[in-house]
Amino acid sequence: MKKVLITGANGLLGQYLVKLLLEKNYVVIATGKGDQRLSQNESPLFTYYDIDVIEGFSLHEVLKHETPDVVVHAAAMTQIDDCELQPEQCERVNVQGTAQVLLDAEAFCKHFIYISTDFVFDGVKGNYNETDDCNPVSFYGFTKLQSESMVEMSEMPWTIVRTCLVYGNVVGGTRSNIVSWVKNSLTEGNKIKVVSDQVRTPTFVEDLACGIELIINKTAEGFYHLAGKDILTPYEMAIATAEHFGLNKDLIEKVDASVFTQPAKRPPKTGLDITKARTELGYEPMGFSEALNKLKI
Ligand SMILES: NC(=O)C1=CN([C@@H]2O[C@H](COP(=O)(O)OP(=O)(O)OC[C@H]3O[C@@H](n4cnc5c(N)ncnc54)[C@H](OP(=O)(O)O)[C@@H]3O)[C@@H](O)[C@H]2O)C=CC1
Ligand SMILES: Cc1cn([C@H]2C[C@H](O)[C@@H](COP(=O)(O)OP(=O)(O)O[C@H]3O[C@@H](C)C(=O)[C@@H](O)[C@H]3O)O2)c(=O)[nH]c1=O
Repeated sequence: MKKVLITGANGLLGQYLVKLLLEKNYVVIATGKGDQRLSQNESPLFTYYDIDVIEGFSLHEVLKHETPDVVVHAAAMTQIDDCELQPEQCERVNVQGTAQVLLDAEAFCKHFIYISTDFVFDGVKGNYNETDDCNPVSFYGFTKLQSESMVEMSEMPWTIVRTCLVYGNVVGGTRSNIVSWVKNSLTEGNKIKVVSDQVRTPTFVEDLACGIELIINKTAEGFYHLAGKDILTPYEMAIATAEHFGLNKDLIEKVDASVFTQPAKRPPKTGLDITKARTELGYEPMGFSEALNKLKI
């Protein structure tokens, strides 16, 4: 089986990708910043290294020692508002970090997979496919696009995966997501304001991990959009989450951008067209309601 090194393995995607790859008998080299927070650490196929991607030397040494077949670069600064407010740190992690990981991957591995975002688009057209023009409206989106450009210029086999509003069970200290945030807020009886003028194709983290495994397995190169199949507003997601968990929908206030502001601008209407992934990879994600059934009650 292929040996896969993952950066950002302590994150939401990282944890589920590690789990899936181990279930499929890949050899997994998980890397993350600080101590590992994964629950699969007993497997003989699993190794963990504490690696900060902006400290190039340790990653270089690990890649040289492990020579994995594939590197999945998922580590990033992902809090969009923090990226806007701390642009230098965001640039260090999201751009310089990617440059470092890519450079080392070019020397020691055969296939580089970069995890990118719908936020490379401006959110005017919506339902974006892999060849649509990019025009980010946030600093985070700008750094992810800069990294995409570096990866595209690489002479090694590469894949750029764009995904959108990832959700799933919060495990091992991963960041909150739309479903966990709505569920926890309503469970605690807190009122929330949720926008109805943004459009997304929310992505169940287990579907995303499956799509990436297909790419690894088939050595599929180029751009792929891996997202959910339903086009929803955050307000619709919140209502569906409340109904699914039997929580009080009256705590959810429908708002728009004139009421709900965040430090970083969000693209209003994204959503990713997954036709290419369906056709070429056999990627078939769950619907939002179906995925809610797989979440912890
Ligand atoms: N979540 C989403 O909705 C979407 C995510 N993406 C992309 O998917 C990828 C995975 O994101 P996701 O798992 O959801 O987000 P998380 O924030 O859960 O995971 C990102 C991980 O990167 C780690 N990290 C941050 N800085 C460094 C660093 N300097 N060195 C090493 N690791 C670092 C974080 O560590 P720590 O946990 O210790 O902070 C975290 O574990 C990212 O590239 C993101 O841009 C794309 C579209 C949507
Ligand atoms: C906190 C909050 C969010 N929302 C909405 C806005 C947004 O569409 C959705 C999720 O909000 P967040 O601020 O958590 O997520 P946000 O930072 O917008 O999510 C992004 O994360 C990065 C990593 C990506 O790459 C993108 O694909 C995207 O999913 O919920 C509200 O309506 N009210 C609120 O109080």
